[in-house]
Order: sequence, then structure tokens, then C-alpha cells
Amino acid sequence: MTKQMDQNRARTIAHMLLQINAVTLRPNHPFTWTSGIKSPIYCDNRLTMAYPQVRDFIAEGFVDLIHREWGQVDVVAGTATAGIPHAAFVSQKMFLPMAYIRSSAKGHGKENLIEGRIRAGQRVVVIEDLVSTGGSSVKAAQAVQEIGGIVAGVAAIFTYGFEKAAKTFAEAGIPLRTLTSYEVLLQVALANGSISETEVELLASWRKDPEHWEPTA
Ligand SMILES: O=P(O)(O)OC[C@H]1O[C@H](OP(=O)(O)OP(=O)(O)O)[C@H](O)[C@@H]1O
Ligand SMILES: O=C(O)c1cc(=O)[nH]c(=O)[nH]1
Repeated sequence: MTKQMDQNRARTIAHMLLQINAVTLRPNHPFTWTSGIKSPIYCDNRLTMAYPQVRDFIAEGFVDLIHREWGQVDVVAGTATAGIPHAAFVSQKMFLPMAYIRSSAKGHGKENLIEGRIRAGQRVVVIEDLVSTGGSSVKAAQAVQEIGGIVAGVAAIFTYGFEKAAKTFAEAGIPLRTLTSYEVLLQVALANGSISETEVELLASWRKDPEHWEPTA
């Protein structure tokens, strides 16, 4: 697959996310992200589950990306919760074992952190729906490493492309590859009129320092 085809796929997925209203702008009533960051934008990739054509395009994208970037893998592992359905779709397409990683170990039953089966020495691709700071996916990948799995990389649908995430992945020595990004989403949204120039400016001011951004009254 060429760079141009990657770009086309990134644009198509961004377009699909906009079309299914997965992206919400709420500058006056910011979203609180899992990291605690307050944000005027939220990308709800969970909605892709509701659209077979969209989720299938994403799954095909993941299969292509995994083959190309990491070759043979043994297990497809989803991050709880939003990565789990995509790991299921991908593992079915690749006819590979699937697992998922909880955000914390279960408090009863077998008290597992990882469900399914990952054996020491197996090559695992971790499937995530979205990367903001990268904290959740790196934690999940490290849980796989702790039981002896070899993490080929994390594959996510979307990244905000923050420096902080790049640093987190680099420090953990875990590769991250994504199907689309915030940058592409904004380009597509602006081109098709989903967002205005004013909203782009607001997003740009937030993007400069998301951890300290305050909504204007
Ligand atoms: O890169 P990060 O800063 O860690 O943020 C991204 C994570 O946040 C969301 O999950 P959330 O915690 O909302 O839980 P969910 O998957 O159960 O919906 C998303 O699905 C990622 O897992
Ligand atoms: O960081 C998050 O919690 C987050 C951001 C976002 O845009 N979408 C999402 O599902 N989670």
C-alpha cells in the first residue's frame, strides 16, 4: 500500500466519522477526557459499531496495517472497553485468537486483568479505538508484556497526535500506528463544511496547550 493509499484511507475514515456524527464540538461545555483533560472536542469511535460498513472498512484497514507493519502476529488484543469490538472484528478477519485487556483487574471471579489467552512469547497486536495521551493503550500493552507477551505494536483508529502521546509510546518502546488522525479530521471537516473557520481557530487555541485550556465564557 502506498503513502497515497494510506492518506486516502485516513481521509475516508475521517469522513465516515463525521458522517455518523462521531465527532462533537462543545466549546462552552467541555468534555472531560479519561486523562482529566478538558476538551472542546470528543470523538466517539464507539459509534462505528452501529455501522457495519464503517466498522468493516476500519477492520480491513487494521488488517492491512498489521500485515504491513508487523507481519505475523499470534493474538489480537483489544483495550477495554472501546477497543474490544474492533479487536473482535479484526481477529475474525485474520482468523486469530483474540484477547482483551481490562483497565484494572477484575475484583471477583478469576480476578483477571487480561481475558482470553496470551501465552509467553506470543506476538500480540493491541487494538485501541483512540489515543489522546496514550496512557490507556501503553498501560494495556505493558500488561501484555508483564505476562510475557511480545507487543508488536498498538494499532488505533484515531490519534490526536499529541507530543505527550509520542513521548509515552517512545519511552515504553512500543510502536503506535493509526488509521487516521486529528490533523486529517480537521482538514476533511473544513473541506466539507462540517466545521467553521471560527471553530478551527478555537480548536487551534485549545490544541496549543490542552492541559491548561479554559473555555471562554
Ligand atoms: O490516550 P488516553 O489519554 O489514555 O485516552 C484514550 C482512551 O480514552 C478512551 O477510553 P475511556 O477511558 O473513555 O474508556 P472506554 O474505552 O471504556 O470508553 C478511549 O477509548 C481510549 O482508551
Ligand atoms: O481522551 C479521552 O478520554 C477521549 C477523547 C475522545 O475524543 N474520545 C474518547 O472516546 N475519549
